[in-house]
Amino acid sequence: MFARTATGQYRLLIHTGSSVCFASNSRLVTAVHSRACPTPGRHINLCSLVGSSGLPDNCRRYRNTAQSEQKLVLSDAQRQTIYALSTPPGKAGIAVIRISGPDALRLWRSVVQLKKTKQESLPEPWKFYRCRVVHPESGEVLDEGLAVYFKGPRSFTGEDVLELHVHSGRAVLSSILNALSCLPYCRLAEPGEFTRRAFAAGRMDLTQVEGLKDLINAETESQRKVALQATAGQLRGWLTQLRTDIIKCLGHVEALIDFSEEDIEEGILDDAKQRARDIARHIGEQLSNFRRGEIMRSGLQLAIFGPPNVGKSSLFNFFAQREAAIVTNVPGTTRDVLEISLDIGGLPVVLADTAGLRETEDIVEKTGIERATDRINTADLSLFVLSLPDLVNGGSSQDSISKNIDSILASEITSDNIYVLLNKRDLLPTETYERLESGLQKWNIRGAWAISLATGEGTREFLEKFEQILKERYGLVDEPTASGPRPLVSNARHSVHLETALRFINAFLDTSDADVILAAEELRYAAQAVGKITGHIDVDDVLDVIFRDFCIGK
Ligand SMILES: Nc1nc2c(ncn2[C@@H]2O[C@H](COP(=O)(O)OP(=O)(O)OP(=O)(O)O)[C@@H](O)[C@H]2O)c(=O)[nH]1
Ligand SMILES: [K+]
Ligand SMILES: [Mg+2]
Repeated sequence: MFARTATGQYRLLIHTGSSVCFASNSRLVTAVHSRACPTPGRHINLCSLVGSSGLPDNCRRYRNTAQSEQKLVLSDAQRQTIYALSTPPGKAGIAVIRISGPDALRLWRSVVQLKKTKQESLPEPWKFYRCRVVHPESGEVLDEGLAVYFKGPRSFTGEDVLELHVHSGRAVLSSILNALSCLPYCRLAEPGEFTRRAFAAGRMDLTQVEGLKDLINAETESQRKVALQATAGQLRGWLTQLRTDIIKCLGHVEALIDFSEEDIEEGILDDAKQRARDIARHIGEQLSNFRRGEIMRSGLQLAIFGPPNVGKSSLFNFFAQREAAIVTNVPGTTRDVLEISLDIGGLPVVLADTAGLRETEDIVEKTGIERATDRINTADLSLFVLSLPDLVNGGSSQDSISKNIDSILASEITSDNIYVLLNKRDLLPTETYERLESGLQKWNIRGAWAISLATGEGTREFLEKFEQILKERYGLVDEPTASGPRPLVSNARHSVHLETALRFINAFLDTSDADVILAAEELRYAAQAVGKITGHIDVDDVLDVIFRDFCIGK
């Protein structure tokens, strides 16, 4: 049967007696194309195409491919004992040199001289020993410190691991690393090689490896939280369960293929479809939280916008705590989009200052306004800055103020993602401000903080409230929030595969009950897509990319 999969590719499903094979052999597919012009979903006789030579070489057996997991095969170099400095080089109290591999204990005997215990006895694992670190050839004492032995497989890499805790100084470290390089059975580790071994030993899956990399690179609280969650295996747990559920569902469908219909209980396909609907719902929930997770991990896009001269660049400088943008009393000062990275309440934020929005014939300003509009449209959140004196606009009666605010706000404040900031409060007479303040309650607008960037009035309250809002919206507070629990998926690589899995599950739900073979195929692809996230499937092509950015010693 010639079938079309959810990704739009054509596949050839070959039904031979009770088992089913699957082929994507291009020669065969081309042959089918040119000879038979098959209709997708219709069975065709392959005997004439395959001939006596049987099925093509790369025509895989169809059953159970989803369950088979890819094992990494390590080369000799990958099995060798490795060592590296695991702390940053430089002057400090302590440096840790990590050693991992089959010859770790042999290395211990060559360079670790215990102070109290007899040299010949092997170290007890997971116990610190006071020791001298000596040169393996000359026996010269290079430093004094502590040594610990982690016995594989209960170690970071799953292999025997040693750690030498020595004094962190340039000469000490280079003498010890040089001494280790004299040993023929070990070599300096590549960047990320310890973690790569942990992955190869099954101590971590890919989501934990990525989490660990994020944890090392985390600069804000939110980045630390999502990274730690991944490192601790929460995502791994969820994905493992998801894949098991898909494979269970597949098992039911395969039972339908293997046994004739009268041997099978009724309703088995309906049951599988019900399970698949639940799976699809779970994936959908995580995907809808993805942007929130991505913000916690990679940063929130926050844009400042508003009419000219209201103090947008002054606000930008207030956040930056330096004169990052030009501020003048000339309307239309800012043209380009300016950006700075901030940490607001633990959340990484990319803040953008934009050109004031107004009708203009000036070509430069016009371009600036186009850029501003693009930025505002793509921002996750924006701060709409207005000038209080402009709102009051000469009139001080409650009516005229209301009318002004209504007309300005009505067109802009349609989205949940806009917060209003009213600036230049210092320019209003106190009684006008008080009248305005009571009126502000009735416009149901988010924010509406009245501040003065010139005098600093109200800025502290604004910052505190805004920080709190960000923390609640993006799950930085520990109790569950209105926006739901902390997102599990925060990495684009993961969301892409989850979307693929969801597409295949939906395709499975859409297949007609008569097409069991095709239905099973969709589920198999869904399981494979999930396996790609954890690294059970198609490991090689992503590994290099993921490990490339690790430092040496990790
Ligand atoms: N009195 C007073 N003046 C302010 C306040 N905030 C900003 N200004 C002044 O308002 C003028 C405009 O400020 P900017 O920060 O350049 O305003 P902007 O919105 O970036 O202006 P454009 O980039 O031209 O759209 C400057 O002269 C500021 O010093 C305030 O709170 N009170
Ligand atoms: K200005
Ligand atoms: Mg400006």
